[in-house]
Amino acid sequence: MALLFDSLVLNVITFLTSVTLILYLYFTRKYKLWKNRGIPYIKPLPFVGNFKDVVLQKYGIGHYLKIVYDEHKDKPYVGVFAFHQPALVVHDLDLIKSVLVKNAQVFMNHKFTVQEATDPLLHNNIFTLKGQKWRHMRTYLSPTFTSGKMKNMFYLVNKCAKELVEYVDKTHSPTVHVKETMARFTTDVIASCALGLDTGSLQSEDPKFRHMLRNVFNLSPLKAVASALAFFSPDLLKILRIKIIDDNVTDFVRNSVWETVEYRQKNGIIRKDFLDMMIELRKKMQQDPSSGINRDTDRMEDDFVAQAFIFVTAGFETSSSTMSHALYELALHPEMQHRLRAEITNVLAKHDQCVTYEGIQEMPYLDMVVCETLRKYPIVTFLDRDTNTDYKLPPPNEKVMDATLPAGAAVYIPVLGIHYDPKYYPEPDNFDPERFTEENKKSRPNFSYLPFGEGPRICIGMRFGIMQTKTGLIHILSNYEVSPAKDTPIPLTFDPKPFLLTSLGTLPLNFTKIST
Ligand code: HEM
Repeated sequence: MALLFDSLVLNVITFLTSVTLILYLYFTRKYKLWKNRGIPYIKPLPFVGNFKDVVLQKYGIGHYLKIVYDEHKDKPYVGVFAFHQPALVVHDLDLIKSVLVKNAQVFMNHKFTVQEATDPLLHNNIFTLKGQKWRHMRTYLSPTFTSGKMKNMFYLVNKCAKELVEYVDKTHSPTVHVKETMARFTTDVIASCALGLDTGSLQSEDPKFRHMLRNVFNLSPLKAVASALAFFSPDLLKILRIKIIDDNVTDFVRNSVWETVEYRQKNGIIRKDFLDMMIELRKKMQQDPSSGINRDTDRMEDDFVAQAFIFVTAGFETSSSTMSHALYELALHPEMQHRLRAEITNVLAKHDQCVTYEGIQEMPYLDMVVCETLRKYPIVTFLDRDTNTDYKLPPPNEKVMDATLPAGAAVYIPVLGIHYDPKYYPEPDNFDPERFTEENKKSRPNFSYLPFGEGPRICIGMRFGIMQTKTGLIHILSNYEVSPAKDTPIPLTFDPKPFLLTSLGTLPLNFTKIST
């Protein structure tokens, strides 16, 4: 019996050792790549490569890339390993321009990849689509985001901003939790514009749709790892088959979109919002054999729903966090808040006390405040690209004349690192909207400001994001004086888990009604 037990233990040990050895060899097989090519690199650890602290959730990805940038910014780029995959962190602004714009055909795709079987709406949306499919979708969707279309939708955004003020009015406490409040505002805006839904997040105590979206972003540790793998090691995610978006969220979005489409078609309703435009696009896509879009009906329907899904997910938290960060900085800098309110008051006086699309364009200081907010708090802290074909890099130093980036390597652009480089932004921890006067903007090199990315993959919803952020801020600041509350965290600290820059805990600020 003891002999049998010993042999069983021996077999288990042999098996585990072999598996560990195979995994070790698999994970480390490319670890010599940068060294062999003479490219400066950071020494990897087995299995995790250079991402130990990201896996242990000590830092978010953008913060980790900032550390790499800070330590190696004397080099134009540095090689790292995202688990077993080689990746290049690019520091040099000319090379960033080559990646994002000049040679965008080589770097057309995001590395981010999920499987259609596990996450259909994440797989089929424009952010994740690759190659020709992405190109077609981008061409189809771009006319949806022109300034004319923004102007048409402004009335929906403005309506929600008025409800935002009513909501704060009803909070019979001077302390407002701005993160949650701004998220309710942008949730209502985006649900209204992208899904045609009146979600009432600013009216209900316990809004269902807000809960649903919160689930998309409040990732469990397992889902946080899965979404990191989607960026850094999609092939590993494919093997592990972890779902990032819960089925109930996918079903809810699918059902909401189809119910609204049907209702509008039956009742001839036109709202000039994203959904209307997408209904038109869907007809065109169905008729266009060259669209590259799935022609099998069910899957094509998901192609359509997936775009509504990405508008909702990419469109609400990015803007609500930007609003929260702007209000936070304005609370800490009353002189800036005062100057901004004076600008808003003047422009509103010229427009019959109404917030208008045209009036917003007449507020340069508001623009400077929003730009500086996105400099100090870039919600998307890094950009990623995949390398389609081998790419010749400029030599990293005089000793290496021929450095080639291999096809399949990821390229990361450390936006947070660049936005905090004192070479471009002296005293980067200071909030200073003056950095964004026309003159100061011109004095900085191109590609040193990347909150919306750049090139053909630049954020398609940039105009909409800016419009909803500014509209909400105007309504709040013309009604309330904002100041730090007893529990306002100073400085802010950031949650290492989510992919988007998110401060830890709640963000309470005091709102004092301005008497008119
Ligand atoms: C303050 C608000 C926002 C910020 C900071 C932001 C930032 C970004 C960034 C950095 C990217 C990646 C760009 C690149 O890789 O070069 C992106 C892509 C994207 N954003 Fe935004 N975004 C915002 C608002 C919005 C809104 C309101 C929408 C939709 C209504 C939206 C939809 C998208 C989509 C669909 C993509 C993928 C585009 C593509 O790959 O072709 N974003 N965004």
